[in-house]
Amino acid sequence: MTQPTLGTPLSPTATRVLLLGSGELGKEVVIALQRLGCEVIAVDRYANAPAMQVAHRSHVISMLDGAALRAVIAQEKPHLVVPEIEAIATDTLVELEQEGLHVVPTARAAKLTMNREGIRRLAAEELGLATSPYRFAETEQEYRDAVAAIGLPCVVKPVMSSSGKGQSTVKSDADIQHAWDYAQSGGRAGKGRVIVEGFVDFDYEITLLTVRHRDGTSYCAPIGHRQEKGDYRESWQPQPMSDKALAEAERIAGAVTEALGGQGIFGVELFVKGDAVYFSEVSPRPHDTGMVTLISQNLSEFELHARAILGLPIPAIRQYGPSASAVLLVEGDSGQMTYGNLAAALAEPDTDLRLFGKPEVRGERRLGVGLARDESIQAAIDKALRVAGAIDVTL
Ligand SMILES: Nc1ncnc2c1ncn2[C@@H]1O[C@H](COP(=O)(O)OP(=O)(O)OP(=O)(O)O)[C@@H](O)[C@H]1O
Ligand SMILES: NCC(=O)N[C@@H]1O[C@H](COP(=O)([O-])[O-])[C@@H](O)[C@H]1O
Ligand SMILES: [Mg+2]
Repeated sequence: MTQPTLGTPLSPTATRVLLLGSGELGKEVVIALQRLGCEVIAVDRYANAPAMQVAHRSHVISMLDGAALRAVIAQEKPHLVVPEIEAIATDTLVELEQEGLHVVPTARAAKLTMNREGIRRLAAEELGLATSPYRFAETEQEYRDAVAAIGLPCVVKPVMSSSGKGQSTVKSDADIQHAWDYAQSGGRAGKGRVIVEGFVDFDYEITLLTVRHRDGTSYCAPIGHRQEKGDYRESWQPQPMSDKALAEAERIAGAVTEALGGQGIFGVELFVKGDAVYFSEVSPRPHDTGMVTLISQNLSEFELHARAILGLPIPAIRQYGPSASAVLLVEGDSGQMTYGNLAAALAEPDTDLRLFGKPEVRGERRLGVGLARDESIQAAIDKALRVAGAIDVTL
């Protein structure tokens, strides 16, 4: 097998990696890549994004603009292009890949997962995996027909959105209009198509971090999480599961990630009821609920991603026992936040904190994450909540 080589940053031998998206997840990927001596270029739609603050340089462009994307890639000539969010001109990535660009994990994976329709049809219709019942709708009438066909309760989401943006659960007829209006206004790429999914009454949900690397596929211990309004609040690892459910979760994650191909980490989102496992969606990149691995593993999901995409080995992933993350979610309007009471936040043993350094908050935004390990999952969650909860954010 080939031996990867890495160059000297900012010299002609540099191994250049360009990130498309520069949020909190990208920031940790940049740090992991920098530690291995890569030259990193961060791109996002706004200046001073978290990953830009730790990259060698950055560019501000609309990543949904194919021409702008092509121009920045032509200018930087990266060896690797690493999508960090869904909302990217993925057709341009597919073209550039055909011209020889290396897109992580593959341009097709970025394209299929950018749109819920692409990944859902692949998983349910091509791979035959169990999912919620679903229908897609383009117009309000199609949407109403879809809700009638799926039945209540159901979950409505823009086909292009993440972190719960534009997502709502329709519990009664009275919610139908609002869910449509919200999906039309809340999607990241504007108005349009929605997915209507039957509500899965799961016992718990997990993210199964799956890493495809030079020597095969490895699975992290399952991560449990709690979501509110389609966005995660706490995550923990390991989520206790029956052997049968875990085996099924790994089988599904193996099948989906193999179909997407390439190398890198994937966050496979699954719903579990008894021993039955349903595929929900997958991120072909680090996952927000996977931030718990910053304290729970010898190699975090970000380090695993960096190793995998650089062609480096991952001989073992060590899990350190019950661990949790809790988000620091802030609501308001400011471009000069301060973070106080930090000594109290980090007073307990086996805790840690990430403050993302986001330049502003307009409405609700995740600005940090509390991390903890303890004797039990519940104790770790409670401790992570104390870390995040102690922080005094002044807007
Ligand atoms: N069909 C469903 N049945 C029950 N709960 C659901 C369903 N779809 C979504 N949810 C709940 O909403 C959460 C967010 O949904 P989903 O992952 O599809 O949204 P998202 O916007 O892609 O979020 P992210 O980008 O954070 O992954 C899920 O983790 C789950 O808790
Ligand atoms: N669920 C997806 C997710 O967590 N993505 C992470 O959030 C950032 C956007 O944050 P912002 O909306 O605060 O700019 C993204 O760049 C990524 O790091
Ligand atoms: Mg999700």
